[in-house]
Amino acid sequence: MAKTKPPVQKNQTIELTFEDLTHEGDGVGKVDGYPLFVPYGLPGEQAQVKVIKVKKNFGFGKLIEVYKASDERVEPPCDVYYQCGGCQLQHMSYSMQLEMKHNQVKNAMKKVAHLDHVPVHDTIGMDDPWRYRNKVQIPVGQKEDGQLMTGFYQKRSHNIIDMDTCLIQDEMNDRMVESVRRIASGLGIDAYDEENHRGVLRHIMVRTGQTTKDIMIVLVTRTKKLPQKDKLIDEIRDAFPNVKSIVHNVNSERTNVILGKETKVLWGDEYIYDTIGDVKFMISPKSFYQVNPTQTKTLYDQALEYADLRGGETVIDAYCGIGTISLFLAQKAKMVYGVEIVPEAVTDAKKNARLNDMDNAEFYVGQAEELMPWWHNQGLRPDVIVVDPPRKGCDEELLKAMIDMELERIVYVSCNPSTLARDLRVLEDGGYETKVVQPVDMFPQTNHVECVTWLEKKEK
Ligand SMILES: C[S@@+](CC[C@H](N)C(=O)[O-])C[C@H]1O[C@@H](n2cnc3c(N)ncnc32)[C@H](O)[C@@H]1O
Repeated sequence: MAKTKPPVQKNQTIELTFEDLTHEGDGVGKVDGYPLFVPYGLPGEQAQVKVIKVKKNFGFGKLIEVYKASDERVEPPCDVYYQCGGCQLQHMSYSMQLEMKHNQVKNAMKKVAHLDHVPVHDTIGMDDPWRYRNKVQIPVGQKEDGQLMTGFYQKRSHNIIDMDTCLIQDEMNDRMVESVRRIASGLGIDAYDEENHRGVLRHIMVRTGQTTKDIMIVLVTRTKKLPQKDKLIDEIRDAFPNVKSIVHNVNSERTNVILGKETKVLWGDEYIYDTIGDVKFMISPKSFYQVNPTQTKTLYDQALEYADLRGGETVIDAYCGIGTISLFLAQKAKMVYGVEIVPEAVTDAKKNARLNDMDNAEFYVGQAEELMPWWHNQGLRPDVIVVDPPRKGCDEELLKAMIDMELERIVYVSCNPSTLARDLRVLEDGGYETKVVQPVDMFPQTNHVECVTWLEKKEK
């Protein structure tokens, strides 16, 4: 129990033993019962810590020196790991990362959903947990000598860390960023200066198709005009003949949002392609497409297994994006209805259905929470519903509609264990039983975890 006056003071240096981890991956140690959260501390370790923030019931510290290191501590392979905000777990062995994610889901089931008995399987990890990302969006800055630099922002700031490689990116993305930066630098194109809202090149974005090796480059500028456009295109094409698409996106706003409204193809195709299993997808600059294609296949296979389709079922895929899960399900179902709020994504989903000659998948623009009750009133009786909501979880109205529909099965794909657990509690109270939760590591080296959950209607 925390005392009224915290037992530590700001700037004090103390010795601390870590007992646990937060779900962000920070070490937790206690001084007279008062918890201190310290990034990069691991359970079992003894360390010197500087107290940097003191609140009434908990505080934050900075790791100064580890006296006794955990066997799970590893040397982070990335040179800028401790400055960059992108990864949080590189100092932890991969087996510990998987265990931490499993515990995070188990805790959420216990504390938020009050489902202590529900089996939470071990996290499915990757054989090689590096170089998995198929998309990079990297800010561009300018060095004092005028040359361009690219790198992610330093933690809690907008200072760009000058870096040549990001070890969770596909190697091709790294090489493309490096080349485009060099070419743009050589042509005298200025970087965007965020503070004064001047300059040109804001971000370089690269998307790759894992199976097709297609490459899309998106140059995001503040200005409508892209200086040296033709030379830039020629030099990129000369350097990388397998580039399929070069796109210009204009973002003139003072904003943290990367892509602006205006997108124009400068050269090549509007789309690149990729496949997940046997299904082919077209991906445009703005499409939501999972960033780890290897684990996406694992995730979708699991969703398909839990959906237990035999060929005669009607399925709804709520929050369907560009139809990725829907088309995966359509391989085994009689009919799939997808609903998605972003009109462009629905257009892509329809194109993806045609691309795969699938005429048993239909897509609708709308809010899942509005369309679902409407479908129910219209007499649509799905056998299975798959939901894959954003981090905030399912809308209350959607949960209510699923309860009213008395479905045989629900498959819940989630990127946030807390909101998943909150929604499972509602569904449990509404007549469903959570059978199993399967965590999948879609984002190794970071503290994010994805889950697939299978629910069934309770016997009355
Ligand atoms: C986590 S993504 C899942 C996309 C897709 N299932 C996939 O795996 O690629 C969530 C999607 O839900 C959409 N969305 C957000 N709120 C929504 C709502 N109220 N109704 C329908 N779709 C929504 C987002 O635009 C996004 O495409």
